[in-house]
Amino acid sequence: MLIKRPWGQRRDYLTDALSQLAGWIRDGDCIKRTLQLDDVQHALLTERITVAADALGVRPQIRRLDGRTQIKVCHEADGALTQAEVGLAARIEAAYTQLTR
Ligand SMILES: C[C@H](O)[C@H](O)[C@H]1CNC2=NC(N)=NC(=O)C2=N1
Repeated sequence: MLIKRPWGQRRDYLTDALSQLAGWIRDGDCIKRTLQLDDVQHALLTERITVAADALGVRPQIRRLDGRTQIKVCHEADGALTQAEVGLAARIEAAYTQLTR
């Protein structure tokens, strides 16, 4: 059951959640992250992200640029970030930590 939050509170929720996600930057209504990965790690991470993204119904934009992996997560419809986007970012962080520790 989705808890109906007044806008102000919801916005705070997202700000709090994002403050836990070190390295993620807000870009308008999206959040983005750049990761230092080699090609093998990039392929593994992309695979894991895809599984999580499908489960959450979120479609991240992933690209490879100058040996770095860039990820951008936006909300499909009206732009407002939801728990799904923030949840995917957290899953991406967990996968990144597993791959690089
Ligand atoms: C067209 C699309 O917005 C771009 O290719 C996306 C892909 N993922 C991205 N990820 C990050 N971190 N920064 C970007 O500017 C970015 N751009």
